[in-house]
Amino acid sequence: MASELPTTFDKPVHIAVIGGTGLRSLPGYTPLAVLNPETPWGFPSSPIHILSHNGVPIAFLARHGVHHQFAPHEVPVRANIAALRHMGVRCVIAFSAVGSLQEDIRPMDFVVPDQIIDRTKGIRPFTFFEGGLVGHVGFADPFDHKIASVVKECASAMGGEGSKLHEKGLMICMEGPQFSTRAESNLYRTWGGSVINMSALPEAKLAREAEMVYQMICMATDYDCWHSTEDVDVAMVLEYMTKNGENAKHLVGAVVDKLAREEHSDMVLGKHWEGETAKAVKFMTKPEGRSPDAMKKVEYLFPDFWKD
Ligand SMILES: CSC[C@H]1O[C@H](OP(=O)(O)O)[C@H](O)[C@@H]1O
Ligand SMILES: Nc1ncnc2[nH]cnc12
Repeated sequence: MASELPTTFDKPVHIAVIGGTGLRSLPGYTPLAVLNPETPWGFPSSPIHILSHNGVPIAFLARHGVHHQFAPHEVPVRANIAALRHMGVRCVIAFSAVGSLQEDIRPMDFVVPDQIIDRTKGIRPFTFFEGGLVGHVGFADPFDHKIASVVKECASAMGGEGSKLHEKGLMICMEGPQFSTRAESNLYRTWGGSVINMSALPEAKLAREAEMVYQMICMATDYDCWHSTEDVDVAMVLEYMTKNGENAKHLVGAVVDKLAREEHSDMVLGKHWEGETAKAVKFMTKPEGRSPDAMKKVEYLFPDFWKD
């Protein structure tokens, strides 16, 4: 029972899994602790479960809350990313239930996207740097190709009847919570879209600002509304997510086993992103213009940020 678990954990946790629709827990892993830290941006969407996989601790967070009570635009994404970063996480594997925009991406297939088009509507808080501090981090490649390679190497762990892992794809992240119109769905297909969801952004942007290695793994649940089959609805998504859950669990196990290897230690610690945010922020707002409150919030993410 979660309530009997320790509420603190004093060993480093570098890897996190964010579960989305239909993936509110990771059964089969040994629970070690459950944490609920308050961040300068509020509480995360769910308590963070520390689980052990073959001796490696991983953090698990349910994006939409324990009861799926947060709509995509209500998810406290800044608190989620900040809480994970603050506890030592540098490497995030984020799962998402997605609609397929391509015939060959069938429900139950997985996709490791490499690009995103932002179709959110500017109503979600999307940066850590505001209110007296400006930062512009690079986002040309929204996902991390290093961890993407590891995920692809683990494709055989999925083992589900005929489900395939597609090694790249263009994700459309829409606003929601309503699904797309048929015209929108067809438009995204002309753009070359592979899959569509409502949750990749601002999660991927905030993870980049926090210098974290971030890769989303998409699990197809439907053909949205462009296909000759039935239009997407919630029942369809949940039915396929029940089937996708097993594959997700196997894939996580294989990915964490690989990440635990010595050869990946720098990548898991996000060494290749270190210092990028400092460059993006410190060169912008001159010291005289910086708000003490905004500076303090940044220290929650990067304790030594202002030391030099
Ligand atoms: C219930 S379908 C729409 C919902 O499903 C996806 O959630 P997540 O990405 O968290 O798995 C999609 O993004 C929408 O939030
Ligand atoms: N068709 C769809 N559109 C947006 N998000 C989704 N998540 C699952 N299916 C989806």
